[in-house]
Parts: sequence; structure tokens; C-alpha cells
Amino acid sequence: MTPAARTQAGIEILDKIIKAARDQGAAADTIIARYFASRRYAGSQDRRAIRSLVYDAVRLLGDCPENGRAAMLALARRRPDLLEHFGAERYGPSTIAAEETPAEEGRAPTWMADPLQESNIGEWDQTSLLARAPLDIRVNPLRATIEEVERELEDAERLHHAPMGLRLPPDTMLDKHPLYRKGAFEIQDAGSQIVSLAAGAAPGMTVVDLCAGGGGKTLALAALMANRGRIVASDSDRGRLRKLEPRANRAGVSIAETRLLNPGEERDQLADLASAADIVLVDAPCSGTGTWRRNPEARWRLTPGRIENFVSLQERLIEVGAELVKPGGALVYIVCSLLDDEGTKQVEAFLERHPDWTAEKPELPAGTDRGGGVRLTPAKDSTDGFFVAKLVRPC
Ligand SMILES: C[S@@+](CC[C@H](N)C(=O)[O-])C[C@H]1O[C@@H](n2cnc3c(N)ncnc32)[C@H](O)[C@@H]1O
Repeated sequence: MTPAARTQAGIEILDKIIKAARDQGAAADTIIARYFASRRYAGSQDRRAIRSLVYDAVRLLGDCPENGRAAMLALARRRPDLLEHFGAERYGPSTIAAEETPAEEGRAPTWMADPLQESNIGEWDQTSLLARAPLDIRVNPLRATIEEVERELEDAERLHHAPMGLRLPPDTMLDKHPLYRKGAFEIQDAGSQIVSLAAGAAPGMTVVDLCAGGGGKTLALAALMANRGRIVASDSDRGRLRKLEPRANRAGVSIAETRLLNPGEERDQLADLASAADIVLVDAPCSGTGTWRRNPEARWRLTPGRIENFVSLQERLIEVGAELVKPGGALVYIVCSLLDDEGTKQVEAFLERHPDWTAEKPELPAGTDRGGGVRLTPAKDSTDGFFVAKLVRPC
């Protein structure tokens, strides 16, 4: 493809990403994969170049732009070589019209300036949230030692703050690696690895991972438990939960059982576990502000109403989880959000509703105290952004 045709392809993909952001459609990565699946003429270099144009444009814009051209024109202000592609040839973008204006640059959506400021997420943090995310893995001690994996993976660097973590260059292909196939490691951001430690999971415990998704943290907990005890991994999304079983088999985890929940019926479906769990992990659905490095277009999907919905769902799931904690046990609340409404304020509200419970600061190898919990940020901790709190039920 010519450079101009690549720019046009980038504009078309941006149009689809913008539409998906407005309609809560597919993620940018899925849209890009689908676009190329039906355009076999695009070679690997074309794909790489187009993908990087698209993500550079997305990262540049805090608010959802009007269309793909406005987004690409914003990028062209930084990269004037792109301007030459407009009106240059048949497969390239058409000539720039007099009334066309580039989209406004910004780090976060304009309406989020106050919530971010109030949550002490300043410019440095916001810039770090838009950097390219590193590629981290968690070595699975049920299958290998960190030294074994380190020896096999060239360029792997130890993570000082995640005891089983290694960091690799972002483009490293890992899913076909023999060690991956035999379950010696999982791809997992250092932040996820670190917050999983907050639970203090140990062999023999009964653990409920209420929002287990595809089981990233379930597997980390099972490793900390040396695959001894019981983990009930539940979620309301069948597709995500279905991924857990093959992952658990590969990782040598046999203590995790899955349970599909119907939203609104979680209490009844988990009634057999009332006051029975040493630990309940509530890795709640959230705005995902802490993961903008991976999904920068997620900024365009957020609205004040969506955040309010997350906050009420989180509150409900914390209450469901609390009923499962046994006396002296703990509820570990996690969000990959940096907004206090989804973090510290949830903890404050819970303690007001349950004055006999206490918030115990999780002892973690990274992070900064924030309200009743600990917060990890890309800027300070070189991880995705997370908030984690440990709420202990009285004996
Ligand atoms: C942050 S993700 C979990 C990620 C997962 N723990 C991991 O480490 O990979 C939040 C999860 O909450 C799930 N969820 C949403 N509503 C739920 C509900 N009512 N009950 C249980 N899970 C729910 C979503 O399907 C999603 O998988």
C-alpha cells in the first residue's frame, strides 16, 4: 500500500472506532483485526504502520472526535508529512476542504478534568496513562521457577515490585512459546500481580473471586495458595468465564471451580457460601481509567452516567461479597480505576454502612496510600492504574 492509502485506511478504522465508542461497540483492537481480516492485500508492514497511525491519533485526543478525518488531521499537525497524503492520489484521503478542522488535542475527556483533579491525577499521571504499556508476565510457580523462565526468555527483566514478574519488550510474541503452552507463565500486568497479593491468600483457604472474568487473578491466587484449598470463580459473563477452565488446566490449577451468575440473583446463587470465605475478591467492573495505556479509546466511551452506573454496580457487588466473608475474613476490593468515586469513596461508604468492619492497609511492594486503600499508577509504579482495599469482618 502507498503511504497515502495507509493514511486513508487509518481514517476508515478511526471512523469505526469512533462509532463503536458512541454505541458501546467493539474495542479498537477487535475493530483493527476485523478490518484487516477482510483486506488481505494489506501486508504486515502496512498493518503495523496503519495500526500505529490509528493509535497515535487516538492517544492524542481526550474527547471523542467528530470523525476519522478530524482525528487524522489532528495527528497531521504533529506529523506534517501526513498532510501531503490528502488529495494526492486515488486511494488516499480526499483534499482537505476549507471548512475542515482538526480535532482538539487533549489527554482526558474535557468533562473528566474535575473528577481527575479531585482524585489527585495530575498532568504527569495523565501523560503516563497514555504511554505504551509494557509487556509483563507472571511466572507460575506451579509449573516453573522464575529462574527457568528468565533463562529461556531473552530480554526478560525482573520486576522489583512483583515477586514473580518479568517485563519484556512490548512486541514480544509469547502465545506460541513452549513455556507459555505448558503454563509456566501468564501474561499479566505487574499491577494485577501486585493487587492480587493484597488478599494474603494462603494454602487451604476458601476464596471467592466474585468477578473472576477470564481468571487472571484467580490463577494468581491459586498459585499463592500452592493449589491447595478452594476457589469459587464467579462472573456474569459466560464468554469470559469459559476461558478460565482451559487456562487453569494449562496452569496446573485444580482448585478453581466456576459459577456463572445472573445479575441481580448473585446472593441466591452464592447462598451456600454465606459467611464461609476466608477471602472474597471483588475485582469490580469499573471505568477502566487505570488501563488507558492499553485501551486509549476507552476515554471516548465514558460519560458521567456510565461512571454512576459503575459506582452503583460496585456498591451492590461489595455488599454481595461481604455476605460471603466469614468472621475474621476479608473482602479485597479492586478496581482498575483512578477515580476516587470508584475507590476510596466506595470504601468510606462501606464502612459507614458496616461500622463494625475495618479497612486494613494492604501491605504491598508498590503503591501509595489513598484513603482506606492503596493506589498504583503508571507514573509512580510503572503498572496499570489500580485501587485496592482490604475490608476485614470482625470475629
Ligand atoms: C475487572 S473485570 C474482572 C477481571 C478479572 N478478575 C481478571 O483478573 O482477569 C470485572 C468483571 O466483572 C464482571 N461482572 C459484571 N457484573 C457482574 C455481576 N453482577 N456479577 C459478577 N460479575 C460481574 C464482568 O463480566 C467482568 O468480567
